[in-house]
Amino acid sequence: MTKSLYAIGGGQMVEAIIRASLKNQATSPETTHVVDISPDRVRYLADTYHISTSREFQTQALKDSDLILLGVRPQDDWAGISKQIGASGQKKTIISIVAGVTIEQLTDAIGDEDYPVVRIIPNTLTDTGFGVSGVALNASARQEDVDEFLKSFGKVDYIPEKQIDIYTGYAIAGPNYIYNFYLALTNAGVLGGLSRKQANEIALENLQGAAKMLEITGKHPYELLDINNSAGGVGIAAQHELDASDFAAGVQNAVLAAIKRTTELGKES
Ligand SMILES: NC(=O)C1=CN([C@@H]2O[C@H](COP(=O)(O)OP(=O)(O)OC[C@H]3O[C@@H](n4cnc5c(N)ncnc54)[C@H](O)[C@@H]3O)[C@@H](O)[C@H]2O)C=CC1
Ligand SMILES: O=C(O)[C@@H]1CCC=N1
Repeated sequence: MTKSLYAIGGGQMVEAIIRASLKNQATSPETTHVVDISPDRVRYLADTYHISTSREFQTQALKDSDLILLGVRPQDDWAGISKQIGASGQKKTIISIVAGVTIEQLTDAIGDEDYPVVRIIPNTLTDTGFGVSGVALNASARQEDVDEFLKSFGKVDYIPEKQIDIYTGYAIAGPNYIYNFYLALTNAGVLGGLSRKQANEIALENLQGAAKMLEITGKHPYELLDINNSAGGVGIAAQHELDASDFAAGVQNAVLAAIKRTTELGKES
């Protein structure tokens, strides 16, 4: 069933969520309202998605909504906004996408420890049908109230809140690691003498094909490498260089840095 939505902070991520949820008819333009302090943003969102927007908190729009989407950054005034929501006297489920900010921090700011809060770290592949969002609920929130809306912008994994920061650094920042790998690989193709276009097409084909091989065979990557690396051949020569480099540790350190930064953001805000 279509939900009416009151979103606060109409930036990149909220726009991606709104675009997908409108497309999948989990929300409708007539019952979506976005508040953003930026005049350019509210104009752009209203013109593009034909939704209602405002630069200030709108108690009536909040009252008319089924769900509240909190989409500002951890550095923004999420605490002040939460306080306003608490003061409105309305008890609509809040879905917070604010990285690092805990359910307890939110209910403290709202001033009601029993306020229904869903903390989600949304995937950034909302337009593709791929990507998993990690979701944690407090005892007052009900999965059935949010499930359809959340699934309109990706797959959903309900997890304990203590896993959310790991999820953020590993799963949600996940496409970034792939983009970096793609960039490194395509540059190698160009370095070897292929055109940029050829290098891009081949890498994209291989990325998708390799992902499919992992999925359909269920084999461990070591087994697939064993098939591809002939004795004394080409693949094993490349493997030797990769094994001697800090490739694996570099990727792992990047993920650990992202997890650490998520935790820091929650503490700083
Ligand atoms: N961009 C991404 O890939 C992901 C972002 N997130 C989370 O989503 C949230 C938003 O991130 P982005 O969309 O990238 O940031 P953004 O900077 O594009 O969006 C934030 C928006 O909030 C508005 N804003 C700031 N203070 C406000 C206030 N007091 N009232 C109303 N609007 C206000 C800003 O004008 C801006 O349009 C962050 O908390 C981030 O951790 C989570 C997962 C992925
Ligand atoms: O970089 C960020 O802060 C957001 C949260 C996780 C991915 N993107």
